[in-house]
Amino acid sequence: MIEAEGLGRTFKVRRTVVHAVKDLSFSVEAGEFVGCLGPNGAGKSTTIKMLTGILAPTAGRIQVAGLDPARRRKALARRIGVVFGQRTTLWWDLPLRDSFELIRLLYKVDRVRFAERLAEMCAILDLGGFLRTPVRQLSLGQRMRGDLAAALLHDPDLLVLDEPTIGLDVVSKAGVREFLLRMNAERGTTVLLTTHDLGDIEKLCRRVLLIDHGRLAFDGSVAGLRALVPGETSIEEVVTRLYLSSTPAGSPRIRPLPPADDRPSGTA
Ligand SMILES: Nc1ncnc2c1ncn2[C@@H]1O[C@H](COP(=O)(O)OP(=O)(O)OP(=O)(O)O)[C@@H](O)[C@H]1O
Repeated sequence: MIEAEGLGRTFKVRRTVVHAVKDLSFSVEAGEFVGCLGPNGAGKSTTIKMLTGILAPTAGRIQVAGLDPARRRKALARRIGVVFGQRTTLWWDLPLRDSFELIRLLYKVDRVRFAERLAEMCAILDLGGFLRTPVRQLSLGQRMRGDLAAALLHDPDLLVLDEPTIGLDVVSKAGVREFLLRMNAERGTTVLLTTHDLGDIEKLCRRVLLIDHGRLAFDGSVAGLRALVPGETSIEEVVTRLYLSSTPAGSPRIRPLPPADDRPSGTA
């Protein structure tokens, strides 16, 4: 479903070049549920933007559903759904239902299929009570449910989520997580998400990609991630220690640490 090889992206900021993503290679098979972790500024959103065709890579190559995202944005849009937790793709002043109808027209979804899909989304995400409410009047949790439905109305093969649970209360978070698990299990939708919420990682992801300074620092299971910091059982503590061990760009990246007992005091 996703093939990234030597992927890189630089930005020119005045006279300096920022390497947001550097020589990143990974692949994701159809049906996987993959979480992408990394400290602030690690390059996660830039990676997502390259996956979805919003940004073109400056090095390497990427294929999503067999397409080059930056060159085949329109064709790719039919195959993927995207949710940015910090932004909405819905029309701010329109009732939620009208946003969905616009999406139907944009994606040219057949009316009957659309009605079935919308009914299914309304039932699972409990949208019925606010379909006629303008998006600007929705709570964050309601808006996120609307965004998730909007991303899935055209029944994409791949769902890409950038911090989908940011700002949600525990109950809303649980609802979103349950929904994502259901889409993955029942429909076989491949899911790739970035998050700073380790609950998302533990409860959802069978596989974790850890990005550090734009590079892949770890690719494996949550158990494998824990094993990078021997002796630590809390995932928060494991990830904190890994982030603290991250060194400035150009030096060795996040790496396995010795057991806590062997570490000199004061060492992260
Ligand atoms: N449009 C841009 N212009 C210049 N620099 C950028 C741009 N977008 C991202 N960057 C830089 O690229 C690096 C990676 O940013 P990115 O947003 O991908 O990180 P992130 O892992 O998503 O971070 P966070 O967890 O804080 O959202 C950062 O140093 C950032 O400042």
